[in-house]
Amino acid sequence: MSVSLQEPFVSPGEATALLDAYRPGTDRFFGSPRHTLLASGTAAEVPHDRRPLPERVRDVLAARRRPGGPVPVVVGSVPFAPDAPSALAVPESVRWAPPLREDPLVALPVPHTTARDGWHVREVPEAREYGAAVAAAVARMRAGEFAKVVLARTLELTSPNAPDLAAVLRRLARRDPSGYTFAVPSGPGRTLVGASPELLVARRCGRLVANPLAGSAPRSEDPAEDVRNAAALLESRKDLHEHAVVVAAVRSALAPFCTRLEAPDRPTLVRTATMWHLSTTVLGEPDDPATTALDVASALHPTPAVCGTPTATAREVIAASEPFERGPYAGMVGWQDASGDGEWVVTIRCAEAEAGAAGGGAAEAGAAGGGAAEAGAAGGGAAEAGAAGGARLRLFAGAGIVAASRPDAEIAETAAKFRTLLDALGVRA
Ligand SMILES: C=C(O[C@@H]1C=C(C(=O)O)C=C[C@H]1O)C(=O)O
Repeated sequence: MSVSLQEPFVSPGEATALLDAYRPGTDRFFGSPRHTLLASGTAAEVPHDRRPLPERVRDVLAARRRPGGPVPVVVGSVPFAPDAPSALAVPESVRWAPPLREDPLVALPVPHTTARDGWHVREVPEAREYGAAVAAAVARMRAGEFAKVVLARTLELTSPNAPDLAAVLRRLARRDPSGYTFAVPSGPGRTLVGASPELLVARRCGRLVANPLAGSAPRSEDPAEDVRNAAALLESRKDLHEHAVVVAAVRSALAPFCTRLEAPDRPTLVRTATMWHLSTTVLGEPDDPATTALDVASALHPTPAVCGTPTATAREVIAASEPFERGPYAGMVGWQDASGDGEWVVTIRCAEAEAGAAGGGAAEAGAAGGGAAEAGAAGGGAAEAGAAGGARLRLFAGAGIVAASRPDAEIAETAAKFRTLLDALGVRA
């Protein structure tokens, strides 16, 4: 009898080498269940003007195409607000590797190097105020005004010592190697870092894949309780309703692009290190091969997983209820190449870091793009950005609110969602 052994992993360490090589300020990192991507420098930026974003991206990519050269790629983030500028660029150089989840070295731990207790943490809004906003939204939904809204809150972390964002990224990726991990400049002096479980849309091999999540429960260190939480989530009428609203919206946004659309009737579960989620994979066959990942992502965004239903009412409720700007949170982050293939994920479980006054200049050079290539060539000068002047980090977490929601449960859910970043930072609070 012959025994067939599985092919061994061809290059252990290839994906983690890219993770370890990431330098904040100059680089863009994006890890997914399919690929690991590390991009350096900025060859061209996607301009901010009145044309639709997919058109601007298409033009920038077409202009960078060189006969015989590599297929150009755009990498970066798009904010929640429709009129805010995106932070998308064609990098100077791009390195690809197989996914982190297939790299055996991803299991290596990352020691905590940043000061654990050096953070000052401020809730914006305070949990009590967030609960009041949830209660107010619930009252309006019970009166039939709208169906769903996602309300978020933030933690503002300040420290005289800049966080080691490269180490934060490594911890995020190593804790959830099957998810989507990213670190990209999100504006002058700012870096967006996070680990999202939610694929907005990907185009690969001529097919579209979306993976909306909605309906959540916290993980527990007690295995019996963890299983109970997951089982209860699968049966929760409130969460199944919340999930169905998102899947219906994703299906109807995808439908105009597709000849065929497939989605199972009932959600399954996905888990991260901190959360359980209800999940549905939607597959589509685009009728026009010229449809790019970003064409579809732009039509989908914002789904009711981060905004609500109807979208316009939910946007108004969010603007009136949240005492902060969402910035890149609840937008999308990812990449797309000149063929139209790409992966765009929902920007959640993330933080935006801002370098302190003394370190701001270096980070700005990195994020603004113009000087980024130079900083990269000089050996990643911007990697130290913020080290001199301390830093501010804004952590974001939101929860879908429906008529059956309870304020205390939504406070607990957002607190559990903050843990993704707090654990990566080594903050116990
Ligand atoms: C809005 C967030 O997460 C979204 C909301 C979810 C929910 O309400 O159950 C689940 C996953 C995400 O689609 C967030 O993490 O900030």
